[in-house]
Amino acid sequence: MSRLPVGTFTSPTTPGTAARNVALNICKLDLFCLRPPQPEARVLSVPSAPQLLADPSEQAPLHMTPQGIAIREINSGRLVTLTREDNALRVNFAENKAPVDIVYRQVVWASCNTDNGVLEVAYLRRKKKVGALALARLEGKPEGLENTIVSQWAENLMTSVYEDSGVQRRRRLKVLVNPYGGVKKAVAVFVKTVEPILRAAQCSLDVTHTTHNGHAYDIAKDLPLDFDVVVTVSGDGVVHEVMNGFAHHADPRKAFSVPIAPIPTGSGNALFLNLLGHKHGFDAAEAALNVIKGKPMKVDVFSLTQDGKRTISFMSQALGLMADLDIGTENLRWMGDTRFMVGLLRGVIQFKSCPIQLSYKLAESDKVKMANDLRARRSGKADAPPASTGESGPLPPLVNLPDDTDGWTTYDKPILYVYAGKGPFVARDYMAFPVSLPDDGLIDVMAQPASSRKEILSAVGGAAKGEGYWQPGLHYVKAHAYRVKPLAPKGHLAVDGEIFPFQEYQVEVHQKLATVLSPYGYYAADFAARTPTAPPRDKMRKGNEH
Ligand SMILES: Nc1ncnc2c1ncn2[C@@H]1O[C@H](COP(=O)(O)OP(=O)(O)OP(=O)(O)O)[C@@H](O)[C@H]1O
Repeated sequence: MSRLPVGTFTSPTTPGTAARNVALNICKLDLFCLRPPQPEARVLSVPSAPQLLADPSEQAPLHMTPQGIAIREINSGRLVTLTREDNALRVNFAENKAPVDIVYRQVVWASCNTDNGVLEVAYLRRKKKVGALALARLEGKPEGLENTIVSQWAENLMTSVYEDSGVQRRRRLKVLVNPYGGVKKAVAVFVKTVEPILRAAQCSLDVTHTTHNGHAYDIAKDLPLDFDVVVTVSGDGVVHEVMNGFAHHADPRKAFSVPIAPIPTGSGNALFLNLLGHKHGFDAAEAALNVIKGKPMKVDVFSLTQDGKRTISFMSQALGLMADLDIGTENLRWMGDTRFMVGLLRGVIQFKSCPIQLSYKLAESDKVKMANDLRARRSGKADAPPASTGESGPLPPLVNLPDDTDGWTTYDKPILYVYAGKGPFVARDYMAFPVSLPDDGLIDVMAQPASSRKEILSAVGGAAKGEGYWQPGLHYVKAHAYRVKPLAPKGHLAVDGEIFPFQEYQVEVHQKLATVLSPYGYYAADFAARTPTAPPRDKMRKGNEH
């Protein structure tokens, strides 16, 4: 998945913007120039932003311009210049080195200590192009500048990186850390990587280490709703619990409007993958940045009704081979999410059909149209459906009765698996629902007929890119609701990766009920634009040559 462009959200004009503009105008009058440049002073070049003049050898005249400021770093003693560009903070560490641009999204704090005049700037930076983000801090004293002026510069930068980007600073976070999820690294990841970043951004943290199954559910059920975000340092299991806790909250709708932001430390981290992608692996620093700077994105969730009991599912329901993949690979946890691919290969070799009847309330079955709709939404040509109204209130009522048959379609071929859900990725190696949209009010349902082992195996290679979607044999529809009736007593059902009884159930969609934090406003999965009718590449090239 290639990194998607940052900054796709509109930036409202805020009072902070006005304040900054006033400051800029004052600066134009050169009121901030404390000493005129000496005739012999060399120019310290700041490429494309030549506002800053200084003589580093004399440590003398420093000039602050509207965008730029120079500081003497406390630790190294070197002179560093900081310049505000349109969308980035330009940091120039040395005269003979290329400057580094830190996009505003990655700047998390700037302030001036008015007691000692030290300017502090905290930001995230990737040391290698493909490496993880890491927290960096610059601390230094601007020479010859009054503290109030430096404070104003820092505040202007803060306004650019927060309010001008539509993000509230100092978010109040409820953090749930599951010490036992995945390979049991959640506490270490939180303490070493995540917490320092959240604290650098001056977020307030209320941290709970979950002690048992159901603990996250209890906390979410009674959550005070003045938190800005629920951060889950876990896998998808804890997210499932939080959503179900919200469903039983005194004010379910309001609880669901508190965004959830995942830090991936479980063995299944599909929510993280769908929000952040996997170009940089399970980058906990990237996930922490999303906690600080992500924008609320409304997502659909499902009600699964089984034996009169209603459960919220946010990700998937799996039967047959796809459930075995989860439930049947518990002993391979040490592999991380690679265990799912091993389970898939094992299931294909066994090739057991799943004894169920599948019915659904169809919304769309044309694969090309579904792929085009996805592209239209991503390119902004199709509007997002309106957000649900009213933030307070009970859970939406169920509208599909279990014995409704009007408008329902039954799929009656022998089935190897049924997989239904929301969000393209279910694991790093598997984009199961490539045309899934966060808020279309529909669930993507696929049924694999037990026809050809070869066809399924041929799709495994392209599974990470969602290529299995185009397999002609794969039955893939979008539905308003669906139901499953077991035709034999034994089988597996996994809901959001958790084991459920293999009994009749029905699922329906609640459009835009839940909220997550996203950097992009859409799922971070790149699904290839090809269609089944497109000519092979080499033929196209030959055709173009004539
Ligand atoms: N202290 C604890 N001891 C045992 N289980 C716990 C504890 N805290 C939470 N859990 C349970 O761990 C389960 C898995 O959590 P998590 O979301 O972190 O990872 P996962 O990827 O879904 O699953 P896993 O990594 O366990 O395969 C959740 O269902 C949760 O209830």
